[in-house]
Amino acid sequence: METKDNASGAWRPNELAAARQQINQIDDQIVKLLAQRFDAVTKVNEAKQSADLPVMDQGREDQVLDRVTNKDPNPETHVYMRQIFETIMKNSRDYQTHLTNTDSNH
Ligand SMILES: O=C(O)C(=O)C[C@]1(C(=O)O)C=C[C@@H](O)C=C1
Repeated sequence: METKDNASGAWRPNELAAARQQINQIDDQIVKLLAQRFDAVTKVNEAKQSADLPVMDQGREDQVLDRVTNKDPNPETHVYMRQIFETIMKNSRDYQTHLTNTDSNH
């Protein structure tokens, strides 16, 4: 994205607002996609419960982390991308534990 700073190097308020609006739009997409991911997680959880498999699968998590990190075009943000997906999967595991605890079949 092009820089929009003035002579003193500070961003103009309208440019700040525009950049924040762009972030809001991206956040909206992220929420939609994460909702879809949580939905897919419920299906994985059902399959794992039927097969009596544990929620945690470190091998799969390592695979996910390597896969998504390699998709990030900016090497400088790889470490942050990795941390974001570690957090996503931690919450996925917490959600699965919640699903198991509230499962009407147990
Ligand atoms: O793939 C699985 O087995 C899942 O439970 C999904 C998921 C994920 O959110 O990607 C979550 C927990 C596991 O440790 C691995 C991956």
